[in-house]
Amino acid sequence: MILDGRKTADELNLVLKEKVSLLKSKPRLEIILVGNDPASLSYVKGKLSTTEKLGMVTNINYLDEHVSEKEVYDLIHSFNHNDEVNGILLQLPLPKHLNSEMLMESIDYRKDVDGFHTINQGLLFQKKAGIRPATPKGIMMLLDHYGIEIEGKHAVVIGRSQIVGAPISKMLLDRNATVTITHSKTKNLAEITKQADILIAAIGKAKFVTKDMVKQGAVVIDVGINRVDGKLVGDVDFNEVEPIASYITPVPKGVGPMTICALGYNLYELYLKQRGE
Ligand SMILES: NC(=O)C1=CN([C@@H]2O[C@H](COP(=O)(O)OP(=O)(O)OC[C@H]3O[C@@H](n4cnc5c(N)ncnc54)[C@H](OP(=O)(O)O)[C@@H]3O)[C@@H](O)[C@H]2O)C=CC1
Ligand SMILES: Nc1nc(=O)c2c([nH]1)NC[C@@H]1CN(c3ccc(C(=O)N[C@@H](CCC(=O)O)C(=O)O)cc3)C=[N+]21
Repeated sequence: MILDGRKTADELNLVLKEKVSLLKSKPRLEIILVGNDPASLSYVKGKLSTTEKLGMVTNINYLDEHVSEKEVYDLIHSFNHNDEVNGILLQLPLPKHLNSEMLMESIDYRKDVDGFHTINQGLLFQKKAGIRPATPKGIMMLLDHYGIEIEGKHAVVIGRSQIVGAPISKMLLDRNATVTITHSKTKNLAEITKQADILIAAIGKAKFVTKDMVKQGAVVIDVGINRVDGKLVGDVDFNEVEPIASYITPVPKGVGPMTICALGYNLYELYLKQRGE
């Protein structure tokens, strides 16, 4: 069965829209986009149209690819101190001359809609309330929407990035899955992934996961967004794996729309916290 991220996001967005309509003012997100990478641009535009539909405001700050680090820093600083701004998103990756770690950390963690800030990552790893990274949060929302059981299941995560692999592993662990984290130095990867009841692929390599790596009846979540000959392709070879999976996310219309949905929920949460509601 296909886990329809687009449809699920639409449904959850309706709920959020209702909540947002009850607020005294519109939550506002500032997106900082450096350079004109077409993939980033299309993704940012997607976010823009979704948040606007939900009754929230999104501004995109287009910066030249040669912008200085100080200019980006100053812009973030001004948003940190602007009470009208509820969320700040610095689109990654940044050009090499900019220190993304430093700039991410310069965002006030109370406006960190991505949940990438050290403080928010720390709150996650200490199991305390905080803003959760949007992609893992979106994946959890999708699993829950379809009533997929997590407790006691063996979840195998391919990838250990701060953005996806590490936080999704912790979130699954906190829901009582038994979690195995794998990466580029893992030996006998297929033997491990074949044991997964829930397999999360967050690698960044088109069609990396083939059917010989998947157990019959597994739940397969494909986080990958790869562009091959102008087409979007996931990290899972969908045609091969779909027949043996009990549930599988497609690309597009899988994890992507759920990420944007989770970002909307994060912005709403930030707004409430900032207003003391
Ligand atoms: N749908 C969405 O909303 C989002 C999608 N993405 C997509 O998800 C994918 C992953 O993103 P991200 O986590 O940021 O990527 P990173 O490049 O930061 O991390 C990739 C991970 O995959 C591991 N890896 C690489 N090659 C192999 C291999 N041969 N075998 C096993 N593991 C391997 C790496 O291991 P090691 O640590 O050893 O290097 C690393 O941990 C990308 O396609 C990205 O575009 C990302 C964010 C949001
Ligand atoms: N600070 C920051 N936060 C991010 O969350 C972030 C980021 N930087 N950099 C890039 C990655 C990637 N990412 C995607 C989210 C949604 C889709 C998405 O909705 N994709 C649609 C298709 C869109 C299309 O056709 O281009 C889909 O999968 O159906 C894609 C990619 C968020 N990221």
